[in-house]
Amino acid sequence: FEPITVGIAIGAASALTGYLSYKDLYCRFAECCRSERPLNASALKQDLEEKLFGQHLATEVILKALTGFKNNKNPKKPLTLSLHGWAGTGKNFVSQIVAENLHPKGLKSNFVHLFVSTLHFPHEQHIKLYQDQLQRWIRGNVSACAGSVFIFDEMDKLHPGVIDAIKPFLDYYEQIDGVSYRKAIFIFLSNAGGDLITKTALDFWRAGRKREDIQLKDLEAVLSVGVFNNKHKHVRQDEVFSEPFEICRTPSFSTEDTCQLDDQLALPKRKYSTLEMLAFSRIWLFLIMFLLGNLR
Ligand SMILES: Nc1ncnc2c1ncn2[C@@H]1O[C@H](COP(=O)(O)OP(=O)(O)OP(=O)(O)O)[C@@H](O)[C@H]1O
Repeated sequence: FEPITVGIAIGAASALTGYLSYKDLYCRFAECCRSERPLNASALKQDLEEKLFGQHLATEVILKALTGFKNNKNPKKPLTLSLHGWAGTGKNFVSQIVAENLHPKGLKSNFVHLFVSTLHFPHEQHIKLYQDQLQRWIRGNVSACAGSVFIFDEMDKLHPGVIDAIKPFLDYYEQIDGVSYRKAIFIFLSNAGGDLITKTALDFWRAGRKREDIQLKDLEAVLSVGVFNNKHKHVRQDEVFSEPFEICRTPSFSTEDTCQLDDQLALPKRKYSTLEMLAFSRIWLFLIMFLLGNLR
């Protein structure tokens, strides 16, 4: 062996080992992004099954979407999930579970960003400022961590102008100004359409069918008419998600449950029996999931 070549090889090998162990060591004490780390699907499944009450469809769909997305080394789009339901039905809770399974520190992670419409974007006259700040925030954070997670709560109260600022990041672009958004995850939470799901769930109950019998297709027509084509809503979600999408909704209520009636519940204007009211007051109304990524 030639001494110089051997020397260079040994040098390169030790530099690489040093770098790797330094990174390992660093990540023991500081949070690292690790976008490429595969998702622990069984841990997510266990979390959803044990913590999320009665969400058979949500559990199934979230698992499928996330594992498909994370196993895809070259997604064509970021993953976009949209969860709908009444207040207190578990949308933030699910987002938290998802976030923790992607970044162990969950909502406290530097790579998970939660926006609340009424808190972060309250003033209509500042839309331009919000658009600019939000775009810079997303760009900066995805540059730092490709697998960043962005959660937008109260989407139904979000000004369409702010939604316009998010739209470009959800599309098929390979890069925008040198940054790829394809590994990012956007989660939208909204109360829109809750009443329609309640009604569908109630119809099932009246027909003597179990809530677990409700399938994704049962709500598709109702939702597409009621939510996506509702021109009177502040935010028309079909404007955001104009691509073909897969809709999933997950009524998660078990009839054995004895949840209290929520005053805010806007049930259809008909007199219901106490049993009906109790049974449907806290239904986790539905989950709509838009799989904009290249999922299998
Ligand atoms: N399906 C559920 N399974 C288990 N716990 C739930 C469920 N739904 C709600 N909870 C509990 O209720 C709390 C409040 O729910 P959460 O904040 O997630 O509701 P939300 O749908 O996001 O409400 P909002 O529309 O007001 O933001 C959760 O932190 C959780 O403890």
